[in-house]
Amino acid sequence: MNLILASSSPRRQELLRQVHIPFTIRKPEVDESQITVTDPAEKVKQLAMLKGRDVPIQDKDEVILSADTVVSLQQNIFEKPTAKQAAFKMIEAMSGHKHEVYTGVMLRSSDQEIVFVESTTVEFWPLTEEEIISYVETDEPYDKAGGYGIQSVGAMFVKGIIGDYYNVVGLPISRVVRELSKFEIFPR
Ligand SMILES: Cc1cn([C@H]2C[C@H](O)[C@@H](COP(=O)(O)OP(=O)(O)OP(=O)(O)O)O2)c(=O)[nH]c1=O
Repeated sequence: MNLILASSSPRRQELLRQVHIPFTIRKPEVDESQITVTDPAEKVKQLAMLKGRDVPIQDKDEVILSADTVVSLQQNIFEKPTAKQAAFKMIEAMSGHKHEVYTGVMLRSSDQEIVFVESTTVEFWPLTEEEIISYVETDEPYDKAGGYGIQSVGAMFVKGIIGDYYNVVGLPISRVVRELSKFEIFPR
């Protein structure tokens, strides 16, 4: 079988490479604003399905992998911040608190579909205004849900996590590998 990654995310590509799963990229082009549900787990599931179904299956040996990640704090969903002020507000809101990171994943072949959601709890230290301002001045927040990257400079905000670290980075890779085995694709 051939794994097709329906994603532009460099992190998702790196995580597949890390565990030696060969893949090719076929990018989806979807309007994510059409998914308006307010429950974060349901939202990432629907967004993963929207991306996965946008990419055509060209051969019955193919499995399409798509995913979506959001941050959830109380009743708010944080996606990628579009401006400095939005990034500041997200990080300020997470300062000194725990939040959830949800990733929805879809695996799809011509005869089988698997959709699941993983969640990880992340706790931030109380942060100073100066720390947040200097962070949002960098490029790091703007292509990441919640406006931070746990794998980069954002690591210094993190007091602890419960759950799969790789889920925060955008793909719960160990669960993905296990679900892929149901399609008879194994890591090399
Ligand atoms: C919280 C967090 C998110 N992220 C990233 C993972 C995802 O790539 C991104 C959330 O955006 P997504 O919309 O899930 O994905 P994407 O736009 O990067 O890629 P595509 O839709 O093409 O698959 O945030 C980190 O890299 N580190 C973090 O600590």
